[in-house]
Amino acid sequence: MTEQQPIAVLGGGSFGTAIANLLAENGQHVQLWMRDSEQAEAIRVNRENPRYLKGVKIHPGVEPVTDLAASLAACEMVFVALPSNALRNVLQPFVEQLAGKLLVSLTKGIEAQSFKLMSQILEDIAPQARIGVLSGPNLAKEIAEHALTATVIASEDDALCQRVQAALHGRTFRVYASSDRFGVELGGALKNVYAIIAGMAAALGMGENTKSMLITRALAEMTRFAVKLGANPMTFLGLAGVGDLIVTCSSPKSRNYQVGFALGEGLSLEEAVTRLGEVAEGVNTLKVLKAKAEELQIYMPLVAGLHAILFEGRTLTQVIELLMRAEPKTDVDFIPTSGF
Ligand SMILES: NC(=O)C1=CN([C@@H]2O[C@H](COP(=O)(O)OP(=O)(O)OC[C@H]3O[C@@H](n4cnc5c(N)ncnc54)[C@H](OP(=O)(O)O)[C@@H]3O)[C@@H](O)[C@H]2O)C=CC1
Ligand SMILES: O=C(CO)COP(=O)(O)O
Repeated sequence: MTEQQPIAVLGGGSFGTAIANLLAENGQHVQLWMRDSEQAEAIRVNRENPRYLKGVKIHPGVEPVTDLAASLAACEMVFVALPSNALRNVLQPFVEQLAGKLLVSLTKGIEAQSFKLMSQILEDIAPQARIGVLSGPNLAKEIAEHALTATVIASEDDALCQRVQAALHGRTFRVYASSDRFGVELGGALKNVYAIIAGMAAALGMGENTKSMLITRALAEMTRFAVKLGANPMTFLGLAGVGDLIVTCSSPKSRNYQVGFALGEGLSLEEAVTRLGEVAEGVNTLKVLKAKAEELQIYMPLVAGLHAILFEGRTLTQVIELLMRAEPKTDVDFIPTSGF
């Protein structure tokens, strides 16, 4: 079923553009909002977004736009693919227009001062809106190239999940539903930190055993954290948990992995982020996660180790030594045996 009204996608970066294309391929008219009018005009004329998705043709059903108020007035369903540090400021002025809309966050980050996830910010700004989160192992470039892909739409609002499934589900893109919005969203935000570590390990030529240990212990850490905050640990066994962790920790296409790889090659954090020139949410997430883990006294040695390297002047060798010498632990100690 195609939506009668256009659908808005906010953010003309790699993920917004990839999702806009999918929606248009499914017969939807999409308004892809971006702040840069030159970029919008170039996409309109050339049907390509070379800065963020080089070589990918933009579907004729995608209309690049720059008037956010007009788009919000025209569209009931709105996908938000803005960086986490921009989302609140971009949407705050449109409180009234957002009432009653279906707002779906695609953004995988945590707000610095408040520790709020993006859908919680959407709730703050637009308490009258219907809110969901889309997350999963979803590298934008692969989606745009029609690699077979699955994702999760998570919301307490079943009807919203069904609307999003109807709009996005397609020949190369499967959309699963979940009612655990918090767990799905937390999984997407947390895994970015571990992708930085995985990229570093790859640059240092570490072996497959190391890679597997890192991913598995990362899953333990993020699940332990999420359970403490009240999420359902089972969500972390799904696409938005371990699924996204695997892809982001394994793929040189992940920007967080690329930042880690550059650090492993000896670049400073600033050099690594500048070389990337795109969003790597894991850097900011690391800072807020380390503080929160300390506040709640949650054991997160990988987060503490990466933080020590990036912000406390420790060397990688020192941190690896500390991690490997730490007191032995029980393997699966992060899923409570009752209560879920
Ligand atoms: N890329 C991916 O594979 C995936 C990304 N995500 C998530 O999606 C979110 C967006 O990432 P992605 O599309 O990849 O990012 P990109 O780096 O590819 O693009 C960022 C986009 O956001 C725009 N932007 C930045 N700041 C502002 C602002 N203050 N106001 C308006 N627009 C702004 C940029 O515009 P400009 O060019 O004008 O600076 C650009 O269009 C992130 O949270 C990411 O984790 C989720 C799944 C997959
Ligand atoms: O979230 C992603 C894949 O699911 C994209 O990861 P990066 O932001 O590291 O590219």
